[in-house]
Amino acid sequence: MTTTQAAPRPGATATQRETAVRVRGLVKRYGNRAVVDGLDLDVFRGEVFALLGPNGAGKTTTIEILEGVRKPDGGEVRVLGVDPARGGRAWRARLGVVSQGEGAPQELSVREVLDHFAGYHVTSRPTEELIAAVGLEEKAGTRIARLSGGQRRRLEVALGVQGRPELVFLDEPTTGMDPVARRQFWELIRGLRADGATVLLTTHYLDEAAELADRVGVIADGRLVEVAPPDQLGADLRRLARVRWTEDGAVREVRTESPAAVLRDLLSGPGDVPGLTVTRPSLEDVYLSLVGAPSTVPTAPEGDLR
Ligand SMILES: Nc1ncnc2c1ncn2[C@@H]1O[C@H](COP(=O)(O)OP(=O)(O)OP(=O)(O)O)[C@@H](O)[C@H]1O
Repeated sequence: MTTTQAAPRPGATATQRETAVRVRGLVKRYGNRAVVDGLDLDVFRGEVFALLGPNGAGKTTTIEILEGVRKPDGGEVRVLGVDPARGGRAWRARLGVVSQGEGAPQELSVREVLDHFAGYHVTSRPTEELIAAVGLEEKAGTRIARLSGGQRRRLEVALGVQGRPELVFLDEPTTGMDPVARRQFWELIRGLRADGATVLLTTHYLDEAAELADRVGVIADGRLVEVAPPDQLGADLRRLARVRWTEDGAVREVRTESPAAVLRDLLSGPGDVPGLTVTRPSLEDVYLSLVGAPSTVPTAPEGDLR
C-alpha cells in the first residue's frame, strides 16, 4: 500500500494528528470468504476521509465494524480510543452514524422526527438549523412516508449529525440526492470539519471525494490498496502523460513522462500538428487502475511513436 500523509493544515496542532480511527489487520469472513482481508486504516482527528471502492469491496462491512454493529473475525480496531465491540453509551454518543438503511418513523413529519431524536443527545443542533442545513425547509411539515428517496437521505444525514458528534460515519450519504442537495451536503460536511469533527464517508462519486476529502482510501477485495490526498492518488500513474495527434489521417499516440520533449519534437517540423492534445490520467483513470478495472490510463512509458 502506498500512503501519503496529508500535510497538517495551517495552525494545526499536534493533537490534530491523533487518530480517531485506527485499524490493523482487520478481517471479516462470511463462510470461507474474507470480505475484509487484512485491512489497515488510520483516520486522523479533524480530517475528512473518503473510502472509495467497487460494489462489494468491503466498505460498508468495515464501517459497520467501526460503528460496533458488526463483529470482526480478526485484527485490532480502535474508534476514539475504544474497541467498538466494547463501546458503551458514552462512546456511542460521541459518534454520528448515517447508514444505508432507513429508520425514521414514517408517520411523523420531518420536524417531529428531528425534535423527537433531539432528546437522545446531550447537545443537539437546533431542529430549524438542521432542516436548513440539509435543504428540507419546504418539507419540514411533511410526513416521512411522503418524502422522496433523496429527501429521506437528507433527513438521515440531518439525524446523523444532530448530536454534534466528534466522529461521523456516512455510508454513501449522497446516493439518490440531486446535484443541488449534493452541494448542500458538501457545505454541511465542510461546516462539520470547520467545527473540528472527523468524518469518514464512503462514496462512489469521485468528484465528491475530490471536493471533500483530505485523504482518500481505495479499497479493493477487502484491502486498502492506496491512501493519499485526492490530487496525489496514483502519483506514479499520473506522471505519465498521453500526447495524441493526427498524422496522415491516423491518430498517433505517445505515452511519456516528458510530454514537453515530445511536443518540441512534433512542433519543430514544418506546418501545423492537427488534433494535438496532451492529457494526464484523471482521478477516475487512477481509481479504475487501482481497483483493477479496464481504463484508458497509461500503465508504462512508451518511447515509440505509434
Ligand atoms: N450478512 C452477509 N452475509 C454474507 N455476505 C455478506 C453479508 N454482508 C455483506 N456480505 C458480502 O460482503 C461483501 C462486502 O460487502 P460490503 O457491503 O461491505 O461492500 P461495499 O464495499 O460496501 O459495497 P457497495 O459499494 O455495493 O455498498 C459483498 O460481497 C457482500 O455480498
